[in-house]
Amino acid sequence: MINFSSFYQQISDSNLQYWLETIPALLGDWQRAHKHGNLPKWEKILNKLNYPAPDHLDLQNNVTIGTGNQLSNGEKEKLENLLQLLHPWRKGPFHIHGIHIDTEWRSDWKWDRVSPHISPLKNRTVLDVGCGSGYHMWRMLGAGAKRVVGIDPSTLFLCQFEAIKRLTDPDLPIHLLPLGIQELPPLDAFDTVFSMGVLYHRRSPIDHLLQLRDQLRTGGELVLETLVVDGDENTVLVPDDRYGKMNNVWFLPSVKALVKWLEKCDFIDVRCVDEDLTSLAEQRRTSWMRNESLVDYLDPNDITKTVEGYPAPKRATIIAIKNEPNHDLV
Ligand SMILES: Nc1ncnc2c1ncn2[C@@H]1O[C@H](C[S@+](CC[C@H]([NH3+])C(=O)[O-])CC(=O)[O-])[C@@H](O)[C@H]1O
Repeated sequence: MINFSSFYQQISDSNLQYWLETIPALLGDWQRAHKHGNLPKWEKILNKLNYPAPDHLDLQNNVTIGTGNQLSNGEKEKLENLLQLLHPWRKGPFHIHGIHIDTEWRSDWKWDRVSPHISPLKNRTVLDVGCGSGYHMWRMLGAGAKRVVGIDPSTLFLCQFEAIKRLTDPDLPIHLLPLGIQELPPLDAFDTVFSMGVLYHRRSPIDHLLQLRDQLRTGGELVLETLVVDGDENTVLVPDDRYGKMNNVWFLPSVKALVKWLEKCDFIDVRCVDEDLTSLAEQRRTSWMRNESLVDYLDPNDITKTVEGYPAPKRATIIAIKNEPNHDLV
């Protein structure tokens, strides 16, 4: 069973230690709820990932684990087959012992757009909300973060993350907790909090911003990346039903509206550092993600629109600073 004891041990003398009062009970509930279903099957795969410590690790330029020289061709084939059993792989790419996990998303492109604008992560304690399988968490560690915690409710993403961690070094200060942001007690402790690709999945976007703020220390930095639409500070798209075939999209604000929301939540130095239309090269079907992808979500006669007729996905990255200690905004 995936257990979180090394996380508890590692944070016990850090400023995250207050979580020990609440998180173990939440994760205990999670473990009980997932005793059946897919988790036991995926854990069997994880238990087969017994490989030597890698002879090479690059987390700075990409995520590369091992040169590929440590395993025979047969061993590589076996490892590739095991990793394929954790299909679909959405966020990456990962290079593991010479195996290229060509994921649906070129998440490295997002990192290249975001990372030049943020405060250096060296020695910072970082939270990645909605971290998926953890691709950006590895890059955050590669950028020198002291500790990286990711949260994401998806059990498959947790198992993919655990697979990569077992093939790297299980003692590294990087942890994924299968929780939603709304479950986290306020901590007032992280130096940087990332929320990338999550805001539009939340039914209450202002509460999401406040929950992110609650995790930051005063003066800490929020890195918010989300889908936006063109328009003024009062423009927000609320799709009638689906957006790009997704049934869990609620609010797509303009950049100006988002800046206003952040300022209303008492963030300061709010600035948009990047806007980008998602290209068909960034999100696509591959042999590691064989389901529908962006091309199937867009109007085949006009790729500037989704199949529902809404503007095609455009993403913005906004950076903001927490101004004051936690307090309730009334
Ligand atoms: N309440 C919640 N709390 C935390 N996570 C959640 C919640 N609801 C959904 N998620 C998770 O948020 C992630 C959104 S993907 C972004 C991945 C990465 N950040 C990326 O930027 O590539 C969207 C995208 O592809 O853009 C999924 O992994 C959900 O399980």
